[in-house]
Amino acid sequence: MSDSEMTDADELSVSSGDTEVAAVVSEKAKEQHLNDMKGALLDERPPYCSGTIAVGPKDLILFYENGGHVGRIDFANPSNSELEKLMKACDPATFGHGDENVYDESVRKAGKLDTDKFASKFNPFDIRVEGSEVVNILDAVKFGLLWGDEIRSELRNDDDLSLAKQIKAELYKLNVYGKDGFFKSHKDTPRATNMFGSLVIVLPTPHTGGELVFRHKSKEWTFDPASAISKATVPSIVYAAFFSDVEHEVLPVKEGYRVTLTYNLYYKKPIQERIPRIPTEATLPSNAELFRTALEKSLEDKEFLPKGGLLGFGLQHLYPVFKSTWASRGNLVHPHLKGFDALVLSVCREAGLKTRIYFFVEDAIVSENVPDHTLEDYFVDEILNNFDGKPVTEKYARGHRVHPITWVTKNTALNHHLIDYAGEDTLGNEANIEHAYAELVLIANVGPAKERKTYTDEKASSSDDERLEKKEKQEQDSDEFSASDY
Ligand SMILES: O=C(O)CCC(=O)C(=O)O
Ligand SMILES: [Fe+2]
Repeated sequence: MSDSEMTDADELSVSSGDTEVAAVVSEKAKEQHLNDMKGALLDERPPYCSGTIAVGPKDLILFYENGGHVGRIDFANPSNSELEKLMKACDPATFGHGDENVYDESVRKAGKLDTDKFASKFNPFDIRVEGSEVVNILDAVKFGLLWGDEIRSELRNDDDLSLAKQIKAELYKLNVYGKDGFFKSHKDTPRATNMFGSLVIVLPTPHTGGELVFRHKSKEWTFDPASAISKATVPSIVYAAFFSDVEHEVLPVKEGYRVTLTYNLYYKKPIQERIPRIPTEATLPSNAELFRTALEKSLEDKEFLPKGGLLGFGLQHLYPVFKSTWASRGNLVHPHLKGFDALVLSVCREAGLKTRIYFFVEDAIVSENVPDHTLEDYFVDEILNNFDGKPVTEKYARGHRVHPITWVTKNTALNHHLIDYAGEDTLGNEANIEHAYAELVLIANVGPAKERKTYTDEKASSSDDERLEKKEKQEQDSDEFSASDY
């Protein structure tokens, strides 16, 4: 791609009457395409999934350390005094605030036990009830939360979930909320770059209140585990899994004890298996179809970014990044995208666009040479290094050239506030000094109109196998724009 083609990709020339009219038409067409794409990404599904699962009697027995003795409680039928004892054995539940753990009953009123203080046979990956199939809650999480991967998962067989993106859960805490116990709105502290979510298991103690409220991108959802527990006719647990950058709150418990086990959810390294492709169009989420159609239409329209250009998507979720100097580099976030973000990536890749994820900062990019450079500035630098990437502002600059970005969706927060995500404003569950959340953007490189191969062309000219091979090749290539593109 030559210099001139990129620099003024979507700027309008108004030098003569004719071009002025053409420019207005093309600007209108562009707006329409951008609105269609944006519209497809609006109808957000809840950023959590939940359910009630019957468990075997042994799954509900819990042992815990109680002042040098071993306490035992059977959650199939716990008495009030047993629950009271458990509550008394708990430590006050702290939360992360900046790099510190803080106890403050105006933010969180609950007791907790760390994993070295209790033991239970309950295993969310292997729930066995006589006469029923083994249940793995992680399968439900893949369906319920990782739906954005569906297009990417054309490389898998939908019937075999074990071949989809691999995830794992690590037990984190046992929490006990008595009457008036609660946990104010917070995001869960990122503990690793591959951590994407949190899983809460609510044990079947009769209680009321303690609803989980989720908030994301100005929408709100309420889930009431207590009511789900009261409706269960056999001993059951209730689970909720959510992306951990999503704000969540535990409302005050009105009666009884609310006992939860929390797990952190991580992606495992993706497996590199070649899996036969089956047609999945009918099973795609409707937004994926809408977005795919809108993107295809815009790429087919010769008036849309006629000379090519950069399409920008503000990612809807936050992603954990390292914040320490000694952290290893090349910490690419591509395989970790969540929900709509994963969907945008899949569709862009499918359309043959090269993509790259950038760290979004406003105008002031900090350099290590700045003499009075603050912790915040330093942090920004570190993240840029760890992403091995470039910051983007309104425009993408490389060397002395500046490429405009055509934003489909825009980020609302900027990374010079990044440190806040680590806890100055937002509370997490226990501090983590190594990771923080970053606001990222995905930039897709759209070639000039005359060189664009439309999806329809491709569908007509390639067999499934050819498409699969192309897609695999593209997956390898597309994490980065090649240097020659600029
Ligand atoms: O107990 C719950 O339902 C959620 C607890 C929570 O949000 C946390 O520990 O971070
Ligand atoms: Fe939490």
